[in-house]
Amino acid sequence: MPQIEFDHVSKYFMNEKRRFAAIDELSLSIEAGDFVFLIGSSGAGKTTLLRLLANHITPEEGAIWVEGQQINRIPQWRRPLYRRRIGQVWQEPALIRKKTIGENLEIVQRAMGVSNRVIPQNTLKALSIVGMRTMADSYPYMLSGGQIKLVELARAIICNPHILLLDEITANLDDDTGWDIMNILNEINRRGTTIIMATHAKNFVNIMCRRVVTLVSGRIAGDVEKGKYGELR
Ligand SMILES: Nc1ncnc2c1ncn2[C@@H]1O[C@H](COP(=O)(O)OP(=O)(O)OP(=O)(O)O)[C@@H](O)[C@H]1O
Repeated sequence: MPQIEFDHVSKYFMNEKRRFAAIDELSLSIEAGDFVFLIGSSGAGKTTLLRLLANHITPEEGAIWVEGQQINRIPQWRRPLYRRRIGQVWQEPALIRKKTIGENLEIVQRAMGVSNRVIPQNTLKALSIVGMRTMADSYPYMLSGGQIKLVELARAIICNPHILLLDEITANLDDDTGWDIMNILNEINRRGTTIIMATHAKNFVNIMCRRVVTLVSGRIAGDVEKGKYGELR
C-alpha cells in the first residue's frame, strides 16, 4: 500500500462568487521514502495540495489516505497526533520572534506532547542536523533568511516525522544556501523520511533528478521518476 494516496480529490474555493476547483479530481500515490518535487506555475494548486495533506483543509470530494488512515475523517481531537507525523515548512514565517531558537523548538515539542526529559537533547539534535547547533540562544531577528529556513526545517523534523512537506523552502535564498538546504534534505530523505517539496527552483529540480509531479489548474499534467523541470513524461 502506498504511504500517501489521493483518490479523486477536489478542493474548491470561491473566486468572485464563482466556485472553482483549486485541486481538481486529483489522484496521486506516493511510496514511503519517496522524494517528490511538486512544480507548476503560480496558482496551479501546489500549496493547496500540501495543505490538504497537512490536514489544514479538507477536500469536498474524494479521499486522502496516509499510512492506511483516511485523514479527512480524523476527528478534530486526534489531528495533533496526526500532525506529529507530518513535518511542515510553509512560506509564512513560523518562528516566534520574542523567543530564542531553542525556546521556539521547545514550544513546538511541548505542543506535540514530547516529554520534558528529552526536549533539550531533541533540540540540539535537530539543530545539529541543519548545522545550527550554536544558534540555540539567538533570537530569530539575529538570523539571515537562509538561517531562518534552516531553523524552520529543524523545527519540522524535531519529532522525526514520517513525511516532510515543504512549500518553497529555497525561495529568495542565494544558491549556496539553497544547496545547503538541498543537501540536508537529501540526508533526511536518505534516513527514510518522505519529502514532498513545492518549488519553482528549476536548477535544484534538474540537478537532484528525483520524482517530478507537475500540476496545471489543480490537475496532474506530468509525473516523472527522475524527472527534470517541465518534463511531463
Ligand atoms: N483560501 C483560499 N481562498 C480562495 N482561493 C484560494 C485559497 N487558497 C488558494 N486559493 C486559490 O487556489 C488556487 C491555487 O492556489 P495555490 O496557493 O495552491 O497555488 P500554488 O501553485 O501554490 O501557487 P504559488 O506557486 O504562487 O504558491 C489559486 O487560484 C489561489 O488563488
